[in-house]
Amino acid sequence: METISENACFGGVQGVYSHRSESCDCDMTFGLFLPAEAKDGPVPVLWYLSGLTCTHENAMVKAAAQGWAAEQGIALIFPDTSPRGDDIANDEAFDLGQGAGFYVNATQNPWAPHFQMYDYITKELTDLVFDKFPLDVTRQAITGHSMGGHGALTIAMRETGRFASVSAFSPICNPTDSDWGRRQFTAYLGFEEDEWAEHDASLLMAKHGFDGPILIDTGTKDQFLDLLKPETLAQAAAAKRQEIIFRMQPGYDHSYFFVSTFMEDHITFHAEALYA
Ligand SMILES: N[C@@H](CCC(=O)N[C@@H](CS)C(=O)NCC(=O)O)C(=O)O
Repeated sequence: METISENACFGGVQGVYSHRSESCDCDMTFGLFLPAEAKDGPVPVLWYLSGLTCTHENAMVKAAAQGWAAEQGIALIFPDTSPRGDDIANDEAFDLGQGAGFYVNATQNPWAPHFQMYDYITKELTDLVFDKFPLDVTRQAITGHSMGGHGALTIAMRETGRFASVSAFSPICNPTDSDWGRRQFTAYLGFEEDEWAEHDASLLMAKHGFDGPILIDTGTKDQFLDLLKPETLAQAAAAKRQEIIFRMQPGYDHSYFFVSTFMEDHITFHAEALYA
């Protein structure tokens, strides 16, 4: 692992690190915020999964998360959204290929050799950060934005018992029935739609639900509402009688101005679960 940068931030440290990833077969970069409390021992962790076109950097500089995380003594992990490199498959569209890994393990060529983002996040990066930094493996929560909200919800529901809480900002809620999903799942996973269900938050909600609290915020002026389908997840959660706070925020769009506005609520929500 190589340290790219470390900057003092809200009494803690905002670092950027790169490492060779076996699952993605390329170098990967991630951001990690450690609060001051990490000097004295392991701290709880909030994973933040980013959306389409993002690197590790977007949320790190635009989500206004570090100050609230410092107040709660929580670390933040900002992974990248895909493998990257000139010799790695890509697509001209912004919503497929590099910057758009959709948090799945691709089985189809040309994506399969590198696009293994589910394993990268849930196994490889997990092992690395808990090995190298003072993080408490027993206290983890997860959040994300848009494609990253889809990643947070699906990973939380599949990795049973790992996360105390999950939240999402404008998540893609029903990708198997959306143009933000069907095209990408066909490319990464193939035409067998049964394989897609394990990566659809609404279908996972109907099947498993989540054993813990969920918080979801989406803006009423989100320009991608028809692709996100929050109503499908809301219906599935109601049918499951899932513990959930589901909010449509009047006037807000899809941008980081929206994400940063509600970041305090999300970090406070996760802190309650992590310190329960
Ligand atoms: N505006 C983008 C659409 C993609 C988009 O809005 N991406 C969101 C996540 S789905 C994002 O976080 N963009 C990066 C940023 O705002 O910093 C485009 O058309 O290329």
